[in-house]
Amino acid sequence: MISELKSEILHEVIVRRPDDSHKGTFGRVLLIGGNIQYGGAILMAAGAVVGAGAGLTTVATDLINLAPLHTRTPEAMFVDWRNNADLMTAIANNDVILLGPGMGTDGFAVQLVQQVLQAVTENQILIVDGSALTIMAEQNMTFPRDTFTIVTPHQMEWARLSGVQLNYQAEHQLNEVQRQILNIDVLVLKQHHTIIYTKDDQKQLQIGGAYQATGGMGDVLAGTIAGFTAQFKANPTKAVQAAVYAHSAIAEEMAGHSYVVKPSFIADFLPNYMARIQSNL
Ligand SMILES: NC(=O)C1=CN([C@@H]2O[C@H](COP(=O)(O)OP(=O)(O)OC[C@H]3O[C@@H](n4cnc5c(N)ncnc54)[C@H](OP(=O)(O)O)[C@@H]3O)[C@@H](O)[C@H]2O)[C@@H](O)CC1
Ligand SMILES: Nc1ncnc2c1ncn2[C@@H]1O[C@H](COP(=O)(O)OP(=O)(O)O)[C@@H](O)[C@H]1O
Ligand SMILES: [Mg+2]
Repeated sequence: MISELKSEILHEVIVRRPDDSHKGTFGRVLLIGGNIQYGGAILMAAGAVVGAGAGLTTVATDLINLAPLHTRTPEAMFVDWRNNADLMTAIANNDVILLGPGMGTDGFAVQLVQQVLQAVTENQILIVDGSALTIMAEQNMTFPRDTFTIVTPHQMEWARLSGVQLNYQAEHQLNEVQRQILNIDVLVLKQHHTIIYTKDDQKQLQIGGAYQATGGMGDVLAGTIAGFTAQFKANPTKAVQAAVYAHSAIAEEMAGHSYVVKPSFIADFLPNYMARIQSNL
């Protein structure tokens, strides 16, 4: 049975930070993506990871994105994704790996996805989004067995991955079966009123709207999920649910005065929104 994802999830997940803490307490996130064509995607995702409160954020991307990354989000560290030794070290040193926003689907990207899928371990969380999903579908790659895996496809990416065409995706049971076959821990099937499938339940978002239908909206969602799962470690599934809810709740709030909501505005507004949730305002 599918149930409504309610605002209570925010208060369950977004709790007061312990005084006795430091940046390491709130998790390390590595983002991998952003080729020459789609650099904006990884920049928006990185802004969201930092805004969502991850302790340390590193971006492995094309060298061309270094200056814009540091101009927009100087809190983030940089790895040249063609420097394989640095990339492998970064994969080993991070708690959460977000793979795919703006990655493209060329031969280099395919090889990168293969490497990451092989390198992640059981102590890490893997989030797969965007181009990485298209690559995995095209190359028939499988999700790692021992790593907690969160997958965030839009409906076409899910069609490529699962073979379930768009017209049939409303059959919730079918999506659940596919999720299990593909060995995905949390499936965030993005659409108007996104559905989150987990082992135990299916929850549907009832907020958000067409003001979110703009490029980069999913990249910011992926970054928010990465920041929440890194920081709120007690329950990664609930952290995903809270991230999905907060992302659309902020958009809905902005839609009161914005015809279209810029994804990067959501990333920038996350700290303010989270403070208000924590204070019950
Ligand atoms: N600023 C940047 O750098 C940005 C970079 N980006 C990066 O670009 C990469 C490619 O990702 P992508 O999503 O743009 O392309 P793709 O995977 O081919 O899907 C589009 C096809 O699917 C179809 N479609 C059907 N249903 C759909 C649905 N519910 N939601 C969406 N699409 C739906 C759709 O149909 P149509 O629009 O023709 O009706 C079309 O045929 C990826 O890495 C991403 O991160 C973007 O984030 C944008 C900002
Ligand atoms: N009409 C809509 N109503 C509600 N949410 C929407 C609507 N259109 C798009 N979205 C949301 O925007 C995001 C789009 O993700 P995605 O297609 O991956 O964007 P991108 O790859 O351009 O960043 C998803 O979270 C989706 O739920
Ligand atoms: Mg996307």
